[in-house]
Amino acid sequence: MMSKPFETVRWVIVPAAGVGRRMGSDVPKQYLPLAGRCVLSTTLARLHEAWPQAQQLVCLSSQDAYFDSGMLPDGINWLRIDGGAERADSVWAGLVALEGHANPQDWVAVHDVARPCVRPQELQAMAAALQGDPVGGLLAVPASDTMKRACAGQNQVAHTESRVDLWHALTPQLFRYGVLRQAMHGAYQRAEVQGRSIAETITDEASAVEALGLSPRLVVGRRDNLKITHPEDLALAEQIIAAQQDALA
Ligand SMILES: Nc1ccn([C@@H]2O[C@H](COP(=O)(O)OP(=O)(O)OP(=O)(O)O)[C@@H](O)[C@H]2O)c(=O)n1
Ligand SMILES: C[C@](O)(CO)[C@H](O)COP(=O)(O)O
Repeated sequence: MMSKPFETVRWVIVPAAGVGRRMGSDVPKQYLPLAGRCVLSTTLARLHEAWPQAQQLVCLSSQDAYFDSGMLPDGINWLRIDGGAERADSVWAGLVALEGHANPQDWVAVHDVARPCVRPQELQAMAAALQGDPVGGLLAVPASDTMKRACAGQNQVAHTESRVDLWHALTPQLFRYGVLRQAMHGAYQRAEVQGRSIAETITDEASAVEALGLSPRLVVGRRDNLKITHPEDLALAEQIIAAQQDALA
């Protein structure tokens, strides 16, 4: 019997148009130094190492005064995209740019620039795990702490949530282009009907896909694939990358 050819990841959308408000630094967090280069440089290099044939659509703010093409890995096939006001808007801009280029069955990965610790091997294993899947999935880790639901807007416990079957959603989120395009389009339509912003409606691609009635696969990721969000995360990312390099030495 003939085995099906491996479906490689052809497109990678990298939302990198955030301002890093919670980081509180003068420079957007993607340009802060990390392990001898900047966060953006580290993330793009890891994506390129995993998927060298893919085109990376790097979504930057049109006001971005920090980006320099010297931050890109050698040999990368990339395209600069103007990001939007919210993360979802930046991802949508990437999907629109792929119209007429991507086929509905193509794999499109979306990976936050703010997650520089993801390992190339983890990216490749994820793509392998999703081979043949008609929808796609996301890297995620099962919740391991006891989960508390607070009283609305207060630092007061309302009750304890069961953590059974509860997962933390990470990126990459890897979907068929046609599915993701339709899901995001639907999310914008719903937000409009409900009079809510897109950021209030979805916080990741999987939630848009779920709203189509589909069930994205949860691919077990690593806990060290942290999103640099708060100031203390940068030192943590530095340590994670050092430990990863030691493990390879
Ligand atoms: N308008 C936006 C907002 C966010 N992002 C990207 O989405 C990812 C996740 O967002 P987050 O960690 O919230 O980044 P920021 O928006 O920069 O941070 P904050 O919410 O603290 O301002 C980041 O890679 C960020 O650059 C984006 O491309 N476009
Ligand atoms: C997509 C994401 O990284 C999954 O954990 C996350 O939802 C982004 O959230 P943010 O509010 O934009 O930080």
